[in-house]
Amino acid sequence: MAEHSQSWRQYLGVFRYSQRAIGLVWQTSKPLTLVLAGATLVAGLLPAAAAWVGQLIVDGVVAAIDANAGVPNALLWLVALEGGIIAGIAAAQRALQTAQSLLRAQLGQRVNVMILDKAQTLQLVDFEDSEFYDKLTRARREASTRPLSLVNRTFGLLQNGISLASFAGLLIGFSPWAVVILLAAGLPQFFSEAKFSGDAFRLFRWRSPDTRQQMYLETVLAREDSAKEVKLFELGPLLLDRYRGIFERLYKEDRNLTLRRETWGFILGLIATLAFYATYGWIVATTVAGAITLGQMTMYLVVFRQGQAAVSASLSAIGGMYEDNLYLSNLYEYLEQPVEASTGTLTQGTTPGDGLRFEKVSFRYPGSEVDALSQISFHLQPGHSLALVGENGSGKTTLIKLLAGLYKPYEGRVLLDGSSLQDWQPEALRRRIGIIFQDFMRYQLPVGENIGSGDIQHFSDEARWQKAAERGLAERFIEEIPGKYHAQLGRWFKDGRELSGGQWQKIAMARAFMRESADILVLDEPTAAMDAAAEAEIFAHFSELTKDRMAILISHRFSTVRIADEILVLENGRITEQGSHADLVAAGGKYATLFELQAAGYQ
Ligand SMILES: Nc1ncnc2c1ncn2[C@@H]1O[C@H](COP(=O)(O)OP(=O)(O)OP(=O)(O)O)[C@@H](O)[C@H]1O
Repeated sequence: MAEHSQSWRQYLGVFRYSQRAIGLVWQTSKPLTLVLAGATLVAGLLPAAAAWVGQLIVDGVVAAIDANAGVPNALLWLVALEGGIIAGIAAAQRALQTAQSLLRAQLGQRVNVMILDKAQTLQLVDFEDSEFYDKLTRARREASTRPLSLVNRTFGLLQNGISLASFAGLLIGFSPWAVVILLAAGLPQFFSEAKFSGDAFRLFRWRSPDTRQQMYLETVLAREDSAKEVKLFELGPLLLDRYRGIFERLYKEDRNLTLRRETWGFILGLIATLAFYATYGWIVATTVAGAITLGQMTMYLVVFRQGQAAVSASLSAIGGMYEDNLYLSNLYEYLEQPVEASTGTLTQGTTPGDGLRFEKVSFRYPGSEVDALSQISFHLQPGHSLALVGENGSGKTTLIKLLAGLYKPYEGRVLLDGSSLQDWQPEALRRRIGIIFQDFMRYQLPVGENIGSGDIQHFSDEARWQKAAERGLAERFIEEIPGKYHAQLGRWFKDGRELSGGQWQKIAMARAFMRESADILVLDEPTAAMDAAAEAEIFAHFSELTKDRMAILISHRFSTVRIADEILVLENGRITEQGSHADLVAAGGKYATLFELQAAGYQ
């Protein structure tokens, strides 16, 4: 019993989103929501009025035949009135459809913006969490159409409810039992609909990892940046096979559900038909017995049939609302994903000019069993540079991510000017850092905006673009591109041009120099794709470029690393050696060995 009430509560609980959906639609467009409500009311009331007038017409015809005195004018007026009512129903339906399609567009946009807005507030960690990605995928896939569908169904239910009440008002004149039959005959179908809606939703939910994989395969198979490898490695057929495999599995589940749903719908629908014809017989018998007029018989039949349609429409609207609610729960689950709000307020550290300090910092990626960084300590003062050296996976980029505040250490502190990064206001902190990541973005935007994206406050400032480009050594090749800073980059859009790897890197370098106020410059493999001349030029000017700033440099090239004031050698997330190039070479440790190895390679 307790179990029963539990499942009912669960069942009703899912309707909790209806109110929010209506609120959302109301906020999206008040006038359109009002049109929707008004048209619903009109479309709900008019069918009963038409049935009522129909009865008057039939009775009028019978009376006129009996009187044998020609066609009375009143009868023709009634016919005209019924025509008018039918036209009114058509107008109300049109108004409903118009309001719905306008709302659909506006609401879709609104919900998508809500989803994307939320994405901006999330932490990097959230994006690396596959469960979270599933939530995002589910929210984006369906939820933008569901709020309107829920509102349409709510109004549809209202419309049918109004019709039904008016039909019942007429039908009760015949027999209250007819009203009971009308309502009861639809129930089995309703329960089956509700059950299958729930099944469909659970299927949808289980599937989101599959759906995400499908989306990923679509991207790999149809995007310009993967086309080269997919073609040369002949990955196409294999990936396409996987894509088909997923579809076929999903389709099989869908087909089974659809077949079960429709079969049960048909069987239970028969009950409704049976009820209709039983009542039909009853009404006919009553008419023949002379208890009701021919006009009344016509009216009751129309009312009963339309009433039945209204019952089944209402019940399937409720089933649909149940389904919409389940889908909306996805949207709100995503939108309500807790966001750890930053509590930092500092725009200045407690000891300005102290620079950057790592104090026994340890960090582990979520889901990982080993520390990516462990017990890292160093101090970098303004005007100094630091290089990070270490094998692949030793933790260099992770250290940068902590420094930029993208992740938080689980142990130890990162301090800027004497204050923990967590106490800094995130915007103030970001303004201090200019960064180029190893996997920097290649935005499908014009050259200038690609550079300008490094400092959103000066996004369109052409003079700054040029200055930054000059520092990033991008100026020379940009001058040769037709359209220069306004040339579109990438292949996605018309007249876009693709750059070489090194040219892109120069753009990224320029981007890092956009933040003129930034006094921490982080360069993660900044010259890996550049030619030797460009690299030499960058490093010849390195001290000038980083004057009065703190520079952090990651590179596998020792020729680059050696220019730094201090070098940290990382191994499995720990600092194993620390000092200037000369110190480390003299110490004869791992750094010295690797340096000699590389130097020998160049001879
Ligand atoms: N987002 C992530 N989630 C989980 N583990 C990660 C993530 N990024 C990196 N790691 C792991 O953390 C360790 C350190 O990676 P990191 O990227 O900092 O290395 P790196 O020194 O920059 O390497 P490389 O020289 O190849 O750029 C590696 O073992 C890597 O597998």
